[in-house]
Amino acid sequence: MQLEFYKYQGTGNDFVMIDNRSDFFPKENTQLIAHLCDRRFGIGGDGLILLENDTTTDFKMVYYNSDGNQSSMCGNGGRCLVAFAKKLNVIQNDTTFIATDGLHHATIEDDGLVSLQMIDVAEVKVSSDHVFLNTGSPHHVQLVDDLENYNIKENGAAIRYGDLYGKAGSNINFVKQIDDTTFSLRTYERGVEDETLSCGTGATAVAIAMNVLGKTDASSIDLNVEGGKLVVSFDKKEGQFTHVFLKGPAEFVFKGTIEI
Ligand SMILES: N[C@@H](CCC[C@H](N)C(=O)O)C(=O)O
Repeated sequence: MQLEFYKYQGTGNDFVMIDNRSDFFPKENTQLIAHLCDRRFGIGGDGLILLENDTTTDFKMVYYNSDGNQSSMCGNGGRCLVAFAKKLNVIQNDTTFIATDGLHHATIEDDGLVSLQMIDVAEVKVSSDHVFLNTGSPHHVQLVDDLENYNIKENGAAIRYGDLYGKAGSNINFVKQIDDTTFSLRTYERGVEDETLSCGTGATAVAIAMNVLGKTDASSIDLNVEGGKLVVSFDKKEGQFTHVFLKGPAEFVFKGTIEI
């Protein structure tokens, strides 16, 4: 069978996109999804996303990591899916869709950047050397001295598979402060089991964690990721983060067919 796919990337976090409105895709075929995400034997991607029909919102997002397993929310993937939905004429520049963590509102701005509302965050666990929070996906956030030369894969895997997070694991973000409103981060992603060039829920977690640690009092924070720049903004009241938005590029790369 010939499978039609679209490839998108958001600050270098890349995804295979499939229009599954006719519900044809074999969603339980973990091996096939991992194969499609394989950079040597397949199309290549950090994840695969299905765009599906939903009865009450514009569409449904179903996200898989590159290991072939369905997982929690993907911020960059959500932004790319919004751009994909526009390409398919499912939406124009404004949308509400459903994902595993609930409803998401998003807009495509005049410059093409996609702004995606993320879940509200109330619980942030602060430990001596890291912060843990869930921004749709679980994130460990840790400041490090030499981010540029830090071994993300080795140190990320040690924490992800260590005692802290048990079987479910976590995504692991290493962070450096640049100025009052800017941070650089590099992320080890669960389910990819490697560093990716960007992680949207990770950037969101870093922005909130840096506010909680008192490293910034800005409500709009610039995040440098390996694949570009993201902006996270929020309102904060009594320790609760609401109206959390993740903004950045979401770009179509190519379209093709693959024999499956
Ligand atoms: N790249 C994503 C995060 C995807 C989910 C993550 N790998 C997990 O399984 O927790 C993003 O942009 O948020």
